[in-house]
Formats: sequence, C-alpha cells, structure tokens
Amino acid sequence: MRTVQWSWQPEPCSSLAPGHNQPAAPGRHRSRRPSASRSRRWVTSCAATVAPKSRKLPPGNLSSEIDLQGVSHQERVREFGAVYKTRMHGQDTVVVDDPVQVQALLVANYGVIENDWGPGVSQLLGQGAIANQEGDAHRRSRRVLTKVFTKEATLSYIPDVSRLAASFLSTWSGHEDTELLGELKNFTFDISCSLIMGFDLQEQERRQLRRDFTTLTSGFFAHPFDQSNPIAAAAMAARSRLLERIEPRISSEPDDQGNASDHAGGSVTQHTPIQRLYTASQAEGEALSLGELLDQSINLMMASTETTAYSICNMMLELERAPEIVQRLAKEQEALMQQHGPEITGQVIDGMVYGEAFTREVLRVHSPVPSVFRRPLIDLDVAGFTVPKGWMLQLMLKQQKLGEHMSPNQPGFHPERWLDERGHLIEQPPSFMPFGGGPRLCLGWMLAKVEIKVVTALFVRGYTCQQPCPQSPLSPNDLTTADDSILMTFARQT
Ligand code: HEM
Repeated sequence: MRTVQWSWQPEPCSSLAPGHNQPAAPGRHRSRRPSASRSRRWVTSCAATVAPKSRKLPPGNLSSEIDLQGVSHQERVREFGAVYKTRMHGQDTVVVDDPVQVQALLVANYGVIENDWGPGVSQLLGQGAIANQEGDAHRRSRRVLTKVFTKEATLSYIPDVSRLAASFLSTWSGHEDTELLGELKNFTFDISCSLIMGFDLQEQERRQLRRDFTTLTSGFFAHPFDQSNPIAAAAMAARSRLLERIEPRISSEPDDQGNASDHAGGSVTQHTPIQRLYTASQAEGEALSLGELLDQSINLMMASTETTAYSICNMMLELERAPEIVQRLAKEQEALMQQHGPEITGQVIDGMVYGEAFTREVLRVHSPVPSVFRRPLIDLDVAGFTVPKGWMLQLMLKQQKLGEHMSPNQPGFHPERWLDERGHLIEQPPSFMPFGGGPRLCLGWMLAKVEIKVVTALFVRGYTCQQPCPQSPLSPNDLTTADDSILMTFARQT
C-alpha cells in the first residue's frame, strides 16, 4: 500500500521573537508521492494512505443534504465518529475531524488532493491566484509572495497598521454607535490594500475600492456562476474595476528615491511591497507576470479581509464581557510602555505574552476558517475508510479537543490555558490549526496576529467599549452570512 508522507507538522509561530518556531520554508514541506523504497518509514508516521482495492466507505448518510438533515456536525461525530460521509452542496463529501488525519491530509497536497474552491471563487480570484494553483506553479508563487510576509517585512508594517488602527479607534469613539464588523472589514481591507497600492490612497478611492471588493465577494458562491446570474455578472464587473485601479499602481516606475509614479503621470507614492515584488521579480528573472500579480492581489485581499475582521470583532465582543481580561491586558501594556515607550513596535508585540495567549484563545474559540475543502485525485484511505477520487473532503481545522497539557482543560474562553504556572507561553498542541498547515499554511498569519495585537494594545491603553444591545460572539458560519449590524459604543478612557 502506498502512503502519503507526513513530513512536517506546521506550528504557527507564537511570537515574532527570534528563535520561536517559524513556518518551514515553502520548499521544505512539499508532499510528494513516495517511492516504494521509502514507504516503510512512512507507514509508521502517516495517517492518510492510498486506498486498497476493497472499498469501505465511511459511515454516514448520503441520502440528503447536510443542511436539510438539521443535525449538527458535533452530533454526527458522536453518531459516526471523526470520519463520516454526507452530502454537501450537491456533492458526496467526507468530513474529517481528527487532528492527526487532518494534518496528514493538509500536507498530502500536490498530486494526491487538490484545492477546490468552486467555480465562483476560482473565476473571481483568477487563474494566477495562489489559491487556484497546484504543484510547481503554487510553489513558485509561494516562493515569491513569502517575501512580503517574512518576519522582517511584517515588522516593517507595524507603524502603518498602528496609525490606521489609532485612526479607526479615534473615529469610533467620536460616534454614538459603531457598526463593528463592517468597520473592521474596512480596517483589514485598508491594510491589505495598502500592501498592494500604498497607504496614501485618497478616502474617495478607498471607498470605491471597498465597494467593488464587497460586490466581488458577494459573487463567490453565486450559482450558476455565469453571465446569466446578475450577482455573478456584477462580481465579475467589480473585479475588472478593481484591476483597473490596481494595475497602474503595481506597474508604476520607481524614481531614484524608491518612490513611484504611475504611467499616467499620476500621484507619487512610496513603493509598496507588491510593487517591489514586481520590480524585483522582473530583475531576478523569477518573474510573476503583471497578470499573475493582479490575480495574487485579489487573492490577498480575499484571504485577509474577512478572516482578520471577524477575529478582531470576536475579540472585541470577548473584551466587552470580560473586564478582568481587559485589566490584565492593560497591565501588560503599562509595563511594556514603561520599558519601550509609547510607540507600538516589534518589541512591544513580542512582549505581549498575555496578549499572545489572548490572541490564541480568540483564534481557538472563534476560528474564522473552521474548515478547508480538498478534492482527492486518487482513491484515498483515511483512517481505514476509502474516500473515492473526485469526492469532496472537508477538513475541520477548528478542533474541540484541548491539549492535555492545558489548564484549565475545560471549554470556555480562558486565555490562561495558553500559559504555564510561571506565566510563560506553552507549546501549541497539534490540534490548534487556525492558519491551516502544510504547503498552504496561511501566508499572512504573522500579519494577522500583528493586526489583532495592535488593535488589542491600542484599545486597552485608551478606550472602553459597550454593546448597546448585547449580542453573542459570531459563530463560524456567520463569516459569510453576518450582516454588519453588530453595534458597539466606544469611548475614550477618562
Ligand atoms: C485571522 C486571520 C486569518 C486566518 C484565520 C487565516 C487562515 C488561513 C487558512 C486556514 C489558510 C489555508 C487555506 C487552505 O488550506 O486551503 C489560509 C491561506 C492563506 N492566507 Fe490566511 N488567514 C488569515 C489572515 C490572512 C492575512 C492577513 C493574509 C494576507 C494579507 C492571508 C493570506 C493568505 C493566503 C495568501 C493564503 C493562501 C496560501 C496558499 O494557498 O498557499 N491570510 N489562511
């Protein structure tokens, strides 16, 4: 029996401090089909294998759609176990909710399973987008795009992220009520947009970009995805408008000081990370074409905006109901300000030990990407069951199980569980995978954590918040369905 290699278990870095685990360089965690001579070693360390001829499908129910059966995922796991079959969006699907199996399938990527986002997302992102790529093309894109998300690059974004966060918080505190989720989507979109187009965009241009991006994302799951569907057509038109605005910014020429002006002789801006990628890749020969970089830009906006906004929104809802957590975070900030001064710097972000525990707990409890989808290219054996080629695989990233070394080891929102008795951060259990793993580990995980921590730090240093009509934190399914009417009243601390 051939097996799928599990060579690398991703452990997202808990901090920006040197010496902490960094995700492996993209080349290190390629999965490949093993040669027969090495298979014995893999048998002992792998979970997913190529299926034997005799098929044994997982238990479950294929007779009706998962939504129509009115049974929750947890109830299914209780009834059938961690690997079960069901119907989802008209397709036969196997759901995998065991962290060991999920990890193995995440690394078993090229040639064994492929990404499947459906026709809407695929077309709206574009063929050159990293989420649509497999094999060598995917490796090449990661090699190039990683340069924008190294630790050094991420540290360099902190001043701009802080400026933007300070400006949003100040605006919110000047209004009676803030539509929190909608505002946070603007905040996180502005950050990804700035990586691509610069921080100096005029407010009017930002507004137009946000509007077009919202129209584009509402087309992701439009069905059928063609011109006959007005939502799909509007989304494609919004994509074209976005690209028209992004293109001249990316291809603008740098002047002697590293500034850039667009080809139409328009505004002069600081060179952005994506512009630098374009110029550098032209020079180094490992070129991502302009077309590919445009698709990657849409992909970056898509990957970063709602995920991070949703995390910060839940973070605020948790803070609003837990004054003791706010107090502890504020005490940590006081100490950090005494040590490093008032600026938020990489040292401050690194020094946020309780802030890191808090961030992890937000991501654990409110995992904004609770699962990812894959499609097997061969019959696969998962935990002794066959997943036939062409079925859908839903891999659950959000895991209920806590690490045994965690205290408290019970459900609920407890940042303390990430600290040992001396107040040091504990090792992250393999079941904690908010940023996925393997060759598709989130590229922006460090930036996402920086955004969450910068907002946390600025908030506890100077603001309070209260919900005019209390609501529960958002459930993972609300990511695509929640309207933006989560109201929060911000005030400056007196
Ligand atoms: C809390 C915030 C975030 C969460 C929870 C998150 C989670 C994830 C997950 C689970 C994946 C893997 C998807 C898969 O396996 O199919 C992923 C991929 C990705 N993420 Fe994030 N993400 C976040 C923020 C960001 C940010 C801020 C950026 C960039 C600015 C970003 C860029 C990407 C990209 C480009 C990929 C695709 C990687 C590839 O296909 O190789 N993400 N993210």
